[in-house]
Amino acid sequence: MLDNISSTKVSGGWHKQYSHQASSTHCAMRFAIFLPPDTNENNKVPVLYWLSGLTCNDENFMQKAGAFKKAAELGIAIVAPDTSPRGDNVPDQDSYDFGQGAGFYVNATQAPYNTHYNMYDYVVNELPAIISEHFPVNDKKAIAGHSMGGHGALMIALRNPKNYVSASAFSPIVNPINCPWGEKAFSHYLGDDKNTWAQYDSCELIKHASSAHYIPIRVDQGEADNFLTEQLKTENLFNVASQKNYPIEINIHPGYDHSYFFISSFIDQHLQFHHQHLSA
Ligand SMILES: N[C@@H](CCC(=O)N[C@@H](CS)C(=O)NCC(=O)O)C(=O)O
Repeated sequence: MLDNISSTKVSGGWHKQYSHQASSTHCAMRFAIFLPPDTNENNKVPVLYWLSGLTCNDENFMQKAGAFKKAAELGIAIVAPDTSPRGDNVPDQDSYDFGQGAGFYVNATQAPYNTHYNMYDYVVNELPAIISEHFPVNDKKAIAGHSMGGHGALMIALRNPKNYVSASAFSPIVNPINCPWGEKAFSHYLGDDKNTWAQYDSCELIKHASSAHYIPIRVDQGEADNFLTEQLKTENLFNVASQKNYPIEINIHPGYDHSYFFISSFIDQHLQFHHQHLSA
């Protein structure tokens, strides 16, 4: 059952928020959906899933990215889940980069996180099933995200290339097994065995990808992003993609930082990129 929290008309379509009891994360989860104008059973639309970054919930992208006009024009629904399980019973830590608001889109294997922190299953399986049951969408899906959500979008698309026609990311954490944010999150959620970490690392997944399952990927990165050198490591993605001839377009933008100002500057291009594949 879905509880409707809000419905707001925007760009001729609707922005709506919902809450529901999730079986993968064993807690109430909130998500937001944008439905473009004239979406109905006779006019089903494709869906772009958007995964947000550290500290975010379903609202940051919807309020700050400025995506609605273009998505309305192109006829694309956008679904933005929360970034972690939440609630009083959900284990947390007093830090912005771990725990609630920082689920890293993995299935945790370690206590006390393994009951609730199953964002991989939630995003890959549970949420798409809910969206197709309750909304007039077709079976075409693309996935995008920012920072931790950029890691989520690339990693999920690389592991499930048949589910998504295309993937894109702003400022993604491309090699979480080799950066402080990823090392902290993966050691708590997944334990010490680094072999299990690799299945959630985009660079590692590309290293082992078979060209029969390549999908088109676009990445945009601000050169003035404070997290670029220590956390994001776009260069590692460039190197591994070049070695494997993986079809990734990487655009570096002088002057732009890590914020939603950057995302809002290039979101139209990402929507256009996905539209090309969603409507093929
Ligand atoms: N200094 C930031 C670090 C976290 C951060 O930059 N979060 C990014 C994603 S990694 C974000 O989207 N923040 C929320 C926003 O800008 O709306 C904070 O504490 O919020």
